[in-house]
Amino acid sequence: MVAQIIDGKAFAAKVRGQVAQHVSALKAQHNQTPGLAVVLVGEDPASEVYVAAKHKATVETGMTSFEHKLPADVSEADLFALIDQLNADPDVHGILCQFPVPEHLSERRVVARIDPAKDVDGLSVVNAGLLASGEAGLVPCTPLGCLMLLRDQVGDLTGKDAVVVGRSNLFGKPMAQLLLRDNCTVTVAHSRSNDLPGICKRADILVAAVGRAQMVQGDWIKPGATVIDVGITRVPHPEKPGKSRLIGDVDFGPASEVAGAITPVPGGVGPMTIACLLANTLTAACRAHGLAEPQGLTA
Ligand SMILES: Nc1nc(=O)c2c([nH]1)NC[C@@H]1CN(c3ccc(C(=O)N[C@@H](CCC(=O)O)C(=O)O)cc3)C=[N+]21
Repeated sequence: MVAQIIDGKAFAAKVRGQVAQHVSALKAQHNQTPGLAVVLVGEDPASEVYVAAKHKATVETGMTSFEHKLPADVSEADLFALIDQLNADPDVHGILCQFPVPEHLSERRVVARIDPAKDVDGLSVVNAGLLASGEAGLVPCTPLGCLMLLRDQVGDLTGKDAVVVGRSNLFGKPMAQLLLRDNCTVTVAHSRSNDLPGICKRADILVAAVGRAQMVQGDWIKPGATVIDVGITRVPHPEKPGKSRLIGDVDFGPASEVAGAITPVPGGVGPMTIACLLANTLTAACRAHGLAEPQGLTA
């Protein structure tokens, strides 16, 4: 079997188009423009690239982008003062602090400082709790993007055996909650699970977020399964010196001979993350103004 390649880039463009339509209606009918503030601490080159991509996508969908760059040695007090100011700003509906932050800061404390209603990363304890309780909060962008791809690819997920490899607060746990909400039978496996290949092999839906390049082998995959690869490891380019390329957590070549459908890296989950950040910002703006939430752009 040769797997269908799931085009995350094209799907993300479609989602961004839907967001843009809602944004223009919001402006025309309610004179409101959703705003996203991105905070970058320090000068990590990879983070600079991501933040620039987020800024571009935000502006392209008609939303306002606020960028705040702080020096790597900024104190927690000064960072919190900025977050407090953004929390209080009615033009800012979403706040994201790019990770990783420098060693002397705590990601957990930074996220806790952001108003949960503006936490468009969906990483706060409040939003994690709302998701676990089946209530409306803001859902982390990468799991939300994977859910959208899965619903589009598979249709109704009810009764499917889903295996999530990885148990992070950022991805694995919220992904498992979303799959459970869509009536999958969910297994959360991780690097210390016994018989990881055997667990994966049971999955109709396999979501790999182990954080180890090409760890999931072709013979770990049930024939016909839908495979979502969340890994992004940057490695030196094999042919072009000085350049890098991205590889996923799945050994793509062999896996694509067994799976029914599979996301590539790059061009799979990554672009969906940014599209869902925009969707979350729109959702937060609609809620802030007491308006109906956009259909199809939330979990
Ligand atoms: N507070 C916070 N929220 C985040 O959501 C967050 C973060 N910090 N820190 C870093 C990670 C990483 N991340 C990605 C977003 C888009 C792509 C993406 O679009 N990737 C493209 C390729 C991009 C390339 O070629 O470099 C793809 O996979 O096709 C990847 C990774 C968001 N992150």
